[in-house]
Amino acid sequence: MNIALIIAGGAGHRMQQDIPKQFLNVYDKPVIIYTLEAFQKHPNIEGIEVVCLEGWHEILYAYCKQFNINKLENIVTGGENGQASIRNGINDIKKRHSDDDIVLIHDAIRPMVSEEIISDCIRVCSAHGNSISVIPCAEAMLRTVDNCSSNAQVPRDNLKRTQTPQAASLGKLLDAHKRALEQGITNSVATCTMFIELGEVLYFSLGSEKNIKLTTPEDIDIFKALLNSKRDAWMH
Ligand SMILES: Nc1ccn([C@@H]2O[C@H](COP(=O)(O)OP(=O)(O)OP(=O)(O)O)[C@@H](O)[C@H]2O)c(=O)n1
Ligand SMILES: C[C@](O)(CO)[C@H](O)COP(=O)(O)O
Repeated sequence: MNIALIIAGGAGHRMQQDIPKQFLNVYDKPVIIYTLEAFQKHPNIEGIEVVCLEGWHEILYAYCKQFNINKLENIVTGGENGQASIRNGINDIKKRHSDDDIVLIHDAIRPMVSEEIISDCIRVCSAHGNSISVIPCAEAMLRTVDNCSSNAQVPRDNLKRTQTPQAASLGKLLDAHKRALEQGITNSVATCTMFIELGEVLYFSLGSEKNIKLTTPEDIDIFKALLNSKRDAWMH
């Protein structure tokens, strides 16, 4: 069984809006609903868990009802960082699911995730035990120490840009989070960074430039353009 764990426990400070970015309305639909719909529609996702910011649970339940997100199993509260939020999510998922089930962890604010990306995440995880959605670096990469100059490049073929979804079996995730706490690893932003800190080898799955992470106000303009081009493609 494949379960989506959507993490929406962040406050979205860099978006500089009055409400958290996952609840911003874009063309009359909250960002998080675009994300949830991608997993709702995927034929191989059987359940959805959301880790949500305190105070927004009831609003999210209402949106899920309005937009027919009927794979939703539960909503729990986030923690002080990504690692803590994911830990809260998997500790709740384990009440209903077995260690062998695959959990795909995905940012609530990556609303353009596609069926192909989700399918490849499941495929690679089933083959290798984990999967991390990545894209290549398309630009020359420079290293800096002072943030205003550089005298060194990093070969871009040796670099990958990470996205979500990121997946592993529930049992592996529970064990990794337990080991992380035992080793004093408490502030990892993502599953991939925590796994690397634990010395795990990670396996790459499909990502896309279109699988945009909504971080700053300009990302909303890019998201709208992507939605418009998708709608135009449907109409032709
Ligand atoms: N304590 C946290 C922090 C982040 N997230 C989630 O992790 C994803 C990626 O994080 P990011 O874009 O950094 O979100 P925020 O922390 O909300 O943004 P900011 O750093 O600008 O406040 C988002 O879906 C966010 O809701 C979470 O579940 N719990
Ligand atoms: C998990 C992530 O989306 C992978 O690209 C990213 O690391 C999260 O971003 P943050 O801004 O560091 O929380």
